[in-house]
Amino acid sequence: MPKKKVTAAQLRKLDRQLVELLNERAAAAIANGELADARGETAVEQSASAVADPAVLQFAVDNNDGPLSAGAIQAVFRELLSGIRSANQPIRVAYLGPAYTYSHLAAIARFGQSAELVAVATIASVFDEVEQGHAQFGVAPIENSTDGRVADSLERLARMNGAPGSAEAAPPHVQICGEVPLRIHHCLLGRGARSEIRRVCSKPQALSQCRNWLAAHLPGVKVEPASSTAEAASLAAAEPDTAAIGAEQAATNHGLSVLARNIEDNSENVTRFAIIGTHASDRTGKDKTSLVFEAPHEPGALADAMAIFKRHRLNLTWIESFPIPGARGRYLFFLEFQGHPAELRVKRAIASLRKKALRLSLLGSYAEADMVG
Ligand SMILES: O=C(O)C(=O)C[C@]1(C(=O)O)C=C[C@@H](O)C=C1
Repeated sequence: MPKKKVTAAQLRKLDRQLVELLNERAAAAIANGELADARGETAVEQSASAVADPAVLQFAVDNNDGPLSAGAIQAVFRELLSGIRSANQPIRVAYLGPAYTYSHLAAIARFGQSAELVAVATIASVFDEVEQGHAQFGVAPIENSTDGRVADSLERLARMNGAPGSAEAAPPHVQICGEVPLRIHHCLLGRGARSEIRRVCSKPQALSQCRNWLAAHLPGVKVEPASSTAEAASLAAAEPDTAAIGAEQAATNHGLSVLARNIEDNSENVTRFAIIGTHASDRTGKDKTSLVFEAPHEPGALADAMAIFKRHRLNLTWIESFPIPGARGRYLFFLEFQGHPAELRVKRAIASLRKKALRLSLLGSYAEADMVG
């Protein structure tokens, strides 16, 4: 489709709209006590979650009547808000590094480039950084549409706030306060030709998401795990017979060639990241709530628990069973449903489930986010 030219008048109009939108949002945020007013009496810190909220971006998109696309408006606003937020108070966000992992891309999508994005070596360290107060937010993958759960994250979520299965409870304020569903398009990255590849490295999740492609296109080539896709890219940069599976941005960062694109087995490959933080997110009207519980080990216990959600007309969006560490045969269930505890039926459903469950812990409520990418 030929691209439409944007006229100078349209650009001026857009500029006016952006300024109006920002002023309107800032006035609302000050009224809600989310942003410091002129005398700086309210906690600027709280603005971190307020302006990082996808609802703000949605507000900008809803009020946009051209000429830019919704995606372009979101990108502009994300960076504007990121800049404003950093000018007020820098935000530290921990992610699984090194640079240009998908976790990094999810962090950029949510917080913008002006945030201080801190690479850590493991998913456990992402949680540690937030729990120990070194970062306000953490970005952790929790599930993938092809490969299922990300056990390292669920293991930590299961331990949050004295949740069932917790060996030592984390500080009680850590919770899921947002999500980023990121479309994942994997590339094969390397220094040499495809025919020279003897080894393919990546995070096991990425290898699994491309296993049919690997079997069909690189049969017999050794497949080895790496701590992240970007770490795999650095291994490929060091060895000409090694290729990595990762994001195109990781190739650019390491001077690698993209040897094949879109090698994921499922073209609708999406990883959902949880934003871990210490502030509860207010109700937006389009929210989700996550919890984890243990059902009694008896016939019909799980069906009874599910019936609560049917009774309260709450739509489940995620359910995952997870073995309780050190307790053979016992399982935790992660649940996510549409709704916010500020709604009566959500409050009632949680109270009913609490009565039936052996243990239950709320993991957080947050605005449902649109797909990124
Ligand atoms: O290694 C990365 O790039 C990550 O951000 C981790 C991770 C994951 O563990 O699920 C995130 C998204 C992709 O599904 C593959 C890998």
